Amino acid sequence: MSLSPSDHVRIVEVGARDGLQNEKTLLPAEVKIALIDRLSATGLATIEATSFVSPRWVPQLADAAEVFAGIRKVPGVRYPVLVPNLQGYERARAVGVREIAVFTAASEAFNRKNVNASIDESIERFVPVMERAKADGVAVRGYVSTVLGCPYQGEVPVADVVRVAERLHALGCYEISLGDTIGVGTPARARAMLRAVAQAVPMTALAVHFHDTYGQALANILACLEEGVRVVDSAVSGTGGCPYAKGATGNVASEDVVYMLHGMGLHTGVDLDLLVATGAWLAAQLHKETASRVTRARTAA
Ligand SMILES: CC(=O)SCCNC(=O)CCNC(=O)[C@H](O)C(C)(C)COP(=O)(O)OP(=O)(O)OC[C@H]1O[C@@H](n2cnc3c(N)ncnc32)[C@H](O)[C@@H]1OP(=O)(O)O
Ligand SMILES: CC(=O)CC(=O)O
Repeated sequence: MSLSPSDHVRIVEVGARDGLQNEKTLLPAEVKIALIDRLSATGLATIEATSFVSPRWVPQLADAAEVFAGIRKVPGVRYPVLVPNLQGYERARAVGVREIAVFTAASEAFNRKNVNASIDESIERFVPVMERAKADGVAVRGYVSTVLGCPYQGEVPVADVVRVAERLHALGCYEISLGDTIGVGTPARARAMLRAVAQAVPMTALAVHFHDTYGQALANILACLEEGVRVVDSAVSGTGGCPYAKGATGNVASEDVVYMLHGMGLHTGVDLDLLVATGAWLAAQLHKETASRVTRARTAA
């Protein structure tokens, strides 16, 4: 599908969840709340807020309930959270969550390390979650991780990605995000993978999620936009990585994605200046240099 200048691309900001989940320095809940409130002011329409996973597995997000309860919910902005099982769903609902994301992988080896279950077992856990979500009017997004490579199994056949994405869609996920968890993809492979999945799940129900380990993320996003996808996950300041994916580094930086999209004449509804200020602020909180090239360029003395 060709890109037209009037096209809108929805950014799913994952910095407060994927961005922070691998940070060793525990950030106080107030800082996470301030981060999300700042992001809400930028015009982003979807901000993944946190994760109701086991606090033993991801200590950084043990304060999920406090963070979710503390953020200012801007009308029109969606604040999904990650949920691995019914226990997570109940914790999320107790603080008023209205959208969740379930997650599994295309690689058995990675899924075992990440959620201590096979792909089939993890999907079985989603069945009661989906039933409850449907009854409660809660929207559910789905993630498929390791779509372009696995740190434990290596190659991941495209057919496995298609099969898992199709199952999540059939289960009732309104959108499936295809995750290059360890950032090994290149544009031709990303395009071929997306094209194959779009044979089984409508392109309008697909999103892409690239980590930038090998510096390919923006090129991969461009290839996928040309293929027809219009939803892109990214993390402010290029934070992120999965603690159970050896070698994974940060997500593509939201500032860099928005800069590219606006430069192409595409619409995001995001104020780049506010996003850059938020990215610089987050980097200061983490005592790190930002991974966003745009924020570095804009904030250089
Ligand atoms: C690519 C990505 O970025 S994906 C996101 C990053 N990765 C993650 O977040 C990993 C998340 N993984 C997990 O949380 C875990 O693997 C789980 C919960 C899915 C499964 O872990 P298991 O240890 O097999 O869970 P199990 O069901 O046996 O429960 C073990 C303990 O965890 C607790 N637990 C299970 N689920 C949850 C939950 N959602 N929230 C809080 N506690 C939980 C149980 O109560 C139990 O506690 P206890 O030992 O005090 O009785
Ligand atoms: C769940 C995710 O965060 C997606 C991924 O990186 O595989």
